[in-house]
Amino acid sequence: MPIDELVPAACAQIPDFPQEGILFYDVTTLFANSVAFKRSIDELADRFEGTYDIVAGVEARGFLMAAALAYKTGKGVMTVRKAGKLPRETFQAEYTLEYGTAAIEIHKEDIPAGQRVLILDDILATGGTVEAAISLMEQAKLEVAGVGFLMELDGLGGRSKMGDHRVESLSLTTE
Ligand SMILES: O=P(O)(O)OC[C@H]1O[C@H](OP(=O)(O)OP(=O)(O)O)[C@H](O)[C@@H]1O
Ligand SMILES: Nc1ncnc2[nH]cnc12
Repeated sequence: MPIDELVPAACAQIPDFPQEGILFYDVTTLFANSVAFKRSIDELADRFEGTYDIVAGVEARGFLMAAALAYKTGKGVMTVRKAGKLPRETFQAEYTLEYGTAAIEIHKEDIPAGQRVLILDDILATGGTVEAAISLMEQAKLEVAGVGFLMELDGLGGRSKMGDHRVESLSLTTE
């Protein structure tokens, strides 16, 4: 099965979660599926081969993807965390989601300026989360090598918030 069909087929779809009107794509079923998980990580590794020095995962689901890809390609992982979790000085960016508002953070000065960062998250919806993650990388003077997703929800305008950055989504799904 092609990857753009495998990814949505491997995700459970839950109507009206976490609130009415949202069709929630649950990637935990994809992560638990050894074939779909491996094919997804291998595909992202192929698409971004040779373009980055470190992989950033956005809490929480992006962590699993970033760890797997970084391990496969011999890179380190940067954790982009929800606000209030990191113990040292941070850069912070706020954003709005399909279902609420939030803020994310990275530690200051952990990664040398100029490193090329590949940002991974499971879903591109409104784009607010990864737009904020990109702003964190800019605050830290890191270069965004690209952004990678398992799924892009079409019609929510997320891609327009990615600026000129390279965006790779393994599948495109209509909400
Ligand atoms: O493109 P956006 O509209 O910003 O939405 C996408 C984000 O929403 C989900 O995370 P969520 O904030 O639900 O957190 P979780 O991964 O910790 O469950 C998803 O994992 C993405 O990070
Ligand atoms: N519809 C959706 N399903 C899963 N995660 C999401 N994050 C934002 N929108 C989402």
